[in-house]
Amino acid sequence: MNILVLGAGAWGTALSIHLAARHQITLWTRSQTHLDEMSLRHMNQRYLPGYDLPESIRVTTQLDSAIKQIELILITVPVSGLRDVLKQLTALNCVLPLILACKGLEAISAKLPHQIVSDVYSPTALYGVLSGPSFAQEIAQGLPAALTLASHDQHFATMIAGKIHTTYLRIYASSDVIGVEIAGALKNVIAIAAGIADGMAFGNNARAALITRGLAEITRLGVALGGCQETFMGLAGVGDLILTCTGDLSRNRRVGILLSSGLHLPEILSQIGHVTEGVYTASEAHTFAGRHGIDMPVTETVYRILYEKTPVQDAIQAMLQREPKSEICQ
Ligand SMILES: NC(=O)C1=CN([C@@H]2O[C@H](COP(=O)(O)OP(=O)(O)OC[C@H]3O[C@@H](n4cnc5c(N)ncnc54)[C@H](O)[C@@H]3O)[C@@H](O)[C@H]2O)C=CC1
Ligand SMILES: O=C(CO)COP(=O)(O)O
Repeated sequence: MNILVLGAGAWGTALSIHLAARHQITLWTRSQTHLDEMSLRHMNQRYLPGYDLPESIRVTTQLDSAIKQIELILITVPVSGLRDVLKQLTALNCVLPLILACKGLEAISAKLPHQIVSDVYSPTALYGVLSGPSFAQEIAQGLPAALTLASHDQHFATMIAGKIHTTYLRIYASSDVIGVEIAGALKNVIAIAAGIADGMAFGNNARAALITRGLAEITRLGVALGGCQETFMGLAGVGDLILTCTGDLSRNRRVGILLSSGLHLPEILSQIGHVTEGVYTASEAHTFAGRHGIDMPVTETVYRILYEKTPVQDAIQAMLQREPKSEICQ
């Protein structure tokens, strides 16, 4: 297939490297300087240093000429850039099928990626969402991984899954777009909490508790929004949650570690230098949970630390001092 990857960050670059073995890949960046650097070094030094770009990958800044001959568009910009990129495609009368690979809720609107597609892209276009446990660096190295590809159109999900499936990147088709998107967005918030706990040296028990109770609150939110309970026990759910809460490559977990060391958010974000979707998703999930009466204590604690400047110790004390709860199905 001719695939256009929109967004030359860590994830777009890693997926381009993986897909280039089977497909013709065009990688789009919005920045001419970034394009020049990548062309010179055959590497994305800024976002994914250390991994050569295969010669067959064409890198461009020209969206209008890039969409010619393309059969599928893979979107790997952060959620904050998704609406803008889709509007640019719409302005070019593009109705090509999309795969959304970003994980988060849009700031202010609290919309999921597929809802942004519904707002500004062709209503007849097919789309799917790709999510699951996948650090860009490991995908670029060709290490084994397994992801979920969800679409409301089951034939499309299965067809695309088949096209991008390889022995080393197994793709499982799903029909639960909402569940997969909610799981992918909210695990980033719980990873910030896990990073805080690890930074405070709270130990393995605390991390396991956060992952488990984090999964419970993600599931509550996801099911309330129409996601399937089973999705949260799958790759896009508990799979990605475990990875992001325990893996040292996670940028969201790193936000938590740095918060626990006393650094302020602006300093942390500039130190990390990549998008950390959990920071924005925490705010939107807090508003949504409050409005709909969904109990999300871990998300709420992260929100207080990030947005109400509650000292980390105080926010954690407040979470731990909550009334005892029951673990049975709520
Ligand atoms: N890095 C990873 O391991 C994975 C990331 N993701 C998700 O993929 C999305 C992108 O993440 P990364 O590539 O890691 O981020 P990154 O911070 O490494 O790169 C983001 C890229 O998007 C570009 N960009 C930002 N806003 C844009 C806009 N409005 N228009 C055009 N380009 C824009 C930036 O210039 C940069 O090239 C996020 O939603 C993330 O959660 C998903 C799975 C794995
Ligand atoms: O989504 C990811 C892994 O599946 C990447 O997580 P971070 O954005 O926290 O690095």
